[in-house]
Amino acid sequence: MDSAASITREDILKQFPIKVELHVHLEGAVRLETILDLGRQKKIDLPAGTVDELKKYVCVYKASDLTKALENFYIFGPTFAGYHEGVYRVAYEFCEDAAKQGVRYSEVRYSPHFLSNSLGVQTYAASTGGSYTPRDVVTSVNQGLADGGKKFGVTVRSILCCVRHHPEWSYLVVELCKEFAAQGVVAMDIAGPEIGSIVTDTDQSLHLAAYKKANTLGVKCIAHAGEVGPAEMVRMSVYDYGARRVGHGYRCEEDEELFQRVVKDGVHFETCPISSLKTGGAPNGLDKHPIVKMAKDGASFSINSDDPTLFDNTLSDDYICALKMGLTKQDIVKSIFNAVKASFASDAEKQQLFAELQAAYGDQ
Ligand SMILES: O=c1[nH]cnc2c1ncn2[C@@H]1O[C@H](CO)[C@@H](O)[C@H]1O
Repeated sequence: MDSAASITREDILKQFPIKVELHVHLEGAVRLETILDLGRQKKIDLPAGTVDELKKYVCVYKASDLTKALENFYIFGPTFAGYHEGVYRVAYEFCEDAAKQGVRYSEVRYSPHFLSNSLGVQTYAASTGGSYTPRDVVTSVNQGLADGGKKFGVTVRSILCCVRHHPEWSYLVVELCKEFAAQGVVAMDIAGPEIGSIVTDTDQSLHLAAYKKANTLGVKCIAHAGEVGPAEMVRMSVYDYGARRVGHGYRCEEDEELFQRVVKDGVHFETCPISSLKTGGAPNGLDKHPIVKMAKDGASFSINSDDPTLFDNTLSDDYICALKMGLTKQDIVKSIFNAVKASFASDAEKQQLFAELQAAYGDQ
């Protein structure tokens, strides 16, 4: 195996030809070319007219903080949010890009609210008073993923996100998860700024009530937690919200007892190496990266790209980053098997995926 320092994207595609991705945001996985193209068509003001120039405004290269990084969505979101053709195209192209990374099965997440324009409040759309509702958004994404999945030979399911600073949206997210379960919507998540966004007990209780309802209805629950927020967020997500997977989860390790409990309870960590270096999620660099401890302590984790538009990364780059932390090829193969186990694919799909992984990597 080449040393991690010199390994290329092409090497990764050869060494890890089959991948499974569980944590990637649809709004954060839009081609810059598509942003420019749709921007021209819809006459949306963008700060630059070429891909290289646009990167300077859209991508986060230096370590920043999560809340600041998330603001960039408002720069490029208006090109595709708020109308069927934009949302459909992003979902369709997502499938092609996933297939190019060797992804066979993916669960892509998004906020139906942020992509709508009917709510009278600011979303990513250019207008706030249109007629494209969160329900319409889900229909567009489902069509794009179904058509793209078929065309490019990849299975892509979706996860609907509540948004931390919009607790009033959460209940509809539960309803949409239930309504569209047969069209590939597999779970509910909560995303957005983890620190400072929940200010009142009422906000908190709205999210909690939505998660309780989801659990009652049999909607599977996951949550972003411990990305930049404290270990307590992980405790709350797993044991109060009923999340069986945690997005990021790095800071859980600050509470050793909790971390060991969560590992023992089989909770899966959806890690995003490159993102973690840009959002403040992993401030201590590569050698002391929380994923290293996850691997050492036998936690179930997967490797994911999070927001390729924002971080100018591909999934292969995240695999390279994991190798640079000192993870072995074996650790990474195991993480792909664990991703299948933690996925919301059907049992038959999981068997099929395991068979493909065994053919590529041998028995685990
Ligand atoms: O790394 C992240 N942490 C928390 N929230 C995020 C991250 N990346 C994107 N989003 C937020 O999740 C919403 C639904 O997909 C996105 O619109 C964005 O606001």
